[in-house]
Amino acid sequence: MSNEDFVVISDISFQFGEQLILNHVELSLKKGKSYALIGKSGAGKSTLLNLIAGFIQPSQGRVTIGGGPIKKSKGNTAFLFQDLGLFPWQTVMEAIMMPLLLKKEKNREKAKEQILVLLKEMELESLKDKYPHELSGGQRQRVAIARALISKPELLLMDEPTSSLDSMTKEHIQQLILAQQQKLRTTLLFVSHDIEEAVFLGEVILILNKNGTIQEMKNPYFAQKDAKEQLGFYEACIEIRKSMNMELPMK
Ligand SMILES: Nc1ncnc2c1ncn2[C@@H]1O[C@H](COP(=O)(O)OP(=O)(O)OP(=O)(O)O)[C@@H](O)[C@H]1O
Repeated sequence: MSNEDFVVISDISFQFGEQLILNHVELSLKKGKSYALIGKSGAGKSTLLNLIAGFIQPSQGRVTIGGGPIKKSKGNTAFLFQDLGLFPWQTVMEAIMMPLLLKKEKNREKAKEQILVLLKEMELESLKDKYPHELSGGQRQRVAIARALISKPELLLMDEPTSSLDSMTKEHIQQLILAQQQKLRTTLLFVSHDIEEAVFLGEVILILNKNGTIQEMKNPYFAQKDAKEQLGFYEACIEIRKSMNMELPMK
C-alpha cells in the first residue's frame, strides 16, 4: 500500500447464493482521483459499490478506507444511488442542509452561507425553496449531487449519476461533478453504463470482467478541456467498448 492509497480492496470475493460475483478482487483507489466502474449489466458493479459503502459484507477479504475499517470513515463518505432519496417534504435548501445537521453543524447561518455557495456553483440558486415535485429530473439530480458534496466528502460513491437524462443535461451535470470533484479533491468512484461518461469523468477506467476480476485502464482523456473535441476521444471509447466485449460475455 502506498501513501496515496485511500480505499484498499484486498482479496475481496462475494457470492449471492451459488453465484460468484466478485472473485479475489484487488484494487486501490488513490486519494483525490476519479474512477469509472463499467461492465455489462449484472456483472456486479452495484455490488462492489455496496461493499465499499459497507452496506453488505464480503464473503472473503476486506476493504479499508483511509487505512481503517469502513465504519470509521462513515462521516467522510457520501453516496449517490439511483434512487436519489430526496424527501418530498424537504425544499432544496432543507435537503442540502440535512448532512450538515447530521454532522452536528450548530451554526445554521454559517451552514446556509456554505450551501448558497454550492447552490450557485451547481446552478441551483433560484430553486432553493422548491420541493422535489417542482423540479425537473436534471434539477433533482443536481440537488442530490449537491447534497452529497456539501459535507466535502473524502470519498464519493455514485451509481449511474446521470442515467435517464438527455445528452445535453448529462454533459452539463458531468461538468459540474468534475468541477466539484477537482475542487474538493474527493476520491470518486462511479458506476456508469455510458462509455462516454466513463471516459469524460474517470481518470481511471475499471472494467469488471466476466470472471469477477477487475481490469484497470488509465484514461488519457480525463479532465482535458474540450476532451470530446479532441482527436482520439471517440477512439478511446471504441477501445474501451471492445475491451468490455472481449472480457464480458453476458452472464
Ligand atoms: N439481493 C440479491 N440477491 C441475490 N442476487 C442478487 C442480489 N442483488 C443482486 N444480485 C445479483 O447479483 C448480480 C450482480 O448484480 P449488480 O446489481 O451488482 O450488477 P450490476 O453490474 O450493477 O448490474 P446493472 O448494470 O444491471 O445495474 C446480478 O446477477 C444480480 O441478479
